[in-house]
Amino acid sequence: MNFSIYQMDVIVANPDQNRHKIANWVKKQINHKQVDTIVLPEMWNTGYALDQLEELADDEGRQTIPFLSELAEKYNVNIIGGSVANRKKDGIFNSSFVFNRCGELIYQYDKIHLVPMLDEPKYLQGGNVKAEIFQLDGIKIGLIICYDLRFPEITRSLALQGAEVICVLAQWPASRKEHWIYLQHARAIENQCFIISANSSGTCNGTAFAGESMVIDPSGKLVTKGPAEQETTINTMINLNKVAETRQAIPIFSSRVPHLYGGGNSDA
Ligand SMILES: O=C(O)CCC(=O)C(=O)O
Repeated sequence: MNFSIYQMDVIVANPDQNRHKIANWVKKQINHKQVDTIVLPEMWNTGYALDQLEELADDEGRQTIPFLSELAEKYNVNIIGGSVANRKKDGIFNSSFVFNRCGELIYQYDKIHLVPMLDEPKYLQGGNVKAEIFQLDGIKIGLIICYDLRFPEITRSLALQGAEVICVLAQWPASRKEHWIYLQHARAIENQCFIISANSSGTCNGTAFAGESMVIDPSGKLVTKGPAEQETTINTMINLNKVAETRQAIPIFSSRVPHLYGGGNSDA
């Protein structure tokens, strides 16, 4: 599967311009390369304009869903749609939407873990539905959003459901770049799956984002990554055989003893 990752410099507090930017970028990718699946970063509609979300958030995905669905269908491409600030009846959530090549919405997820250091709990509601895997072109994929990366339980749960690829959609700050890098390697190694991340670049209200969106293989090896702090596109093709090979070479899923430390049954 060929992935095209948008390490996007999100325009703060301007959903219309960000949609325009994404539409142009998708068109450019499709015209130049064979792309199966597009991956976008976190909160690309508003950026981290948290104190303006009341005014700027989407409503029940009414702007985001048709926008991404039409792009997916028009260009016959899967879209892992990053996330957007999204108002529902219980408040504003950080919601991700996934579309297949026919433009069908096949999965949605609300970021579960809210970031205290950014005051997210003041402005956002945490998701209250379990993260599940979904399939695109027959590949089992899971996704998490930014701060979720710090909680190994959620990626382990996706791996136990059979995820071969876990996408990390983020606006991770440059000030904690080491954590961004090491945690992704750890999640790949411990779950023996590909990690594909889309981080943002640029700044918001004085916070610089880390960039360095990356692809890590199931053995923890870096396949490719973007530059720090600069908008870019990362194109990569992943070989899914690597997942089975790695799980066969070091069979951690059959070595687990979950009754001694918790955790679910394994489909991996
Ligand atoms: O955990 C971190 O250090 C950063 C998390 C974050 O920026 C986010 O979830 O948006």
